[in-house]
Amino acid sequence: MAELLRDPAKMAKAREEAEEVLGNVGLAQESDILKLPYPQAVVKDTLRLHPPAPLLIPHEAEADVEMCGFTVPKNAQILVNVWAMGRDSSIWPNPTLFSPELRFLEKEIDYKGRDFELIPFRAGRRICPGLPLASRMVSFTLASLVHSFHWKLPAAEMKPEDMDMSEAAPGITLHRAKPLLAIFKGRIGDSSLFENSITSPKIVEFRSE
Ligand code: HEM
Repeated sequence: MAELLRDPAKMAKAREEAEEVLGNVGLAQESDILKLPYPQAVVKDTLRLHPPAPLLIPHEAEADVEMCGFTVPKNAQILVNVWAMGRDSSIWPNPTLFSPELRFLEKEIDYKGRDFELIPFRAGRRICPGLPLASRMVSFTLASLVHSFHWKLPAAEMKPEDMDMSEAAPGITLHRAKPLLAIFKGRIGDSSLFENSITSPKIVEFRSE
């Protein structure tokens, strides 16, 4: 949501796709997500730039291992810096640019453990068992939010270019240093579902604690 609010053209693209596929009445259903490639691409680029577990979970080498000319000694603690991998310009041109359309739309690359440049859930035996659920739910929630509501920044307080995108990782997970503030207003046909937001736009605070 923060990356979309920072780039109104991308927010509009997500909304237009949802409107085209789902129409203007009713709520998005979980099965609709397969018809909505843009939110899926947005989630991929978000997990590249802002992986929730930036160093994954520490593991330990059971034996000495030779890897790419290095020896990883037995009992060494292994941290995989997926945050840095997502910002490596030898893998991702212009890495700090959030660009779901250029990087992921109509591309095969995925985070399911086969493309090692994008492994926010890890890969292999200890890959996150919640991946299928997270993959569907995050894209579905995002698609529902942009389909059901108009979103904007509290104009008096900030402009897209002034948004503070700094991050904090006090523990194993990474989140925004400051909560995201946004104003929403219901936009789809069935106003009874969104009575409060239809009559008066509300500010919502996305907290990651
Ligand atoms: C965007 C959402 C999520 C991300 C990015 C994520 C990422 C991760 C990562 C990086 C690991 C550690 C893998 C390792 O380094 O060993 C992990 C482990 C785990 N995740 Fe997730 N996860 C997400 C959502 C979920 C959900 C929704 C569930 C459960 C419903 C879940 C359940 C677990 C469990 C149980 C483990 C521990 C597996 C083990 O002991 O090997 N995760 N996840």
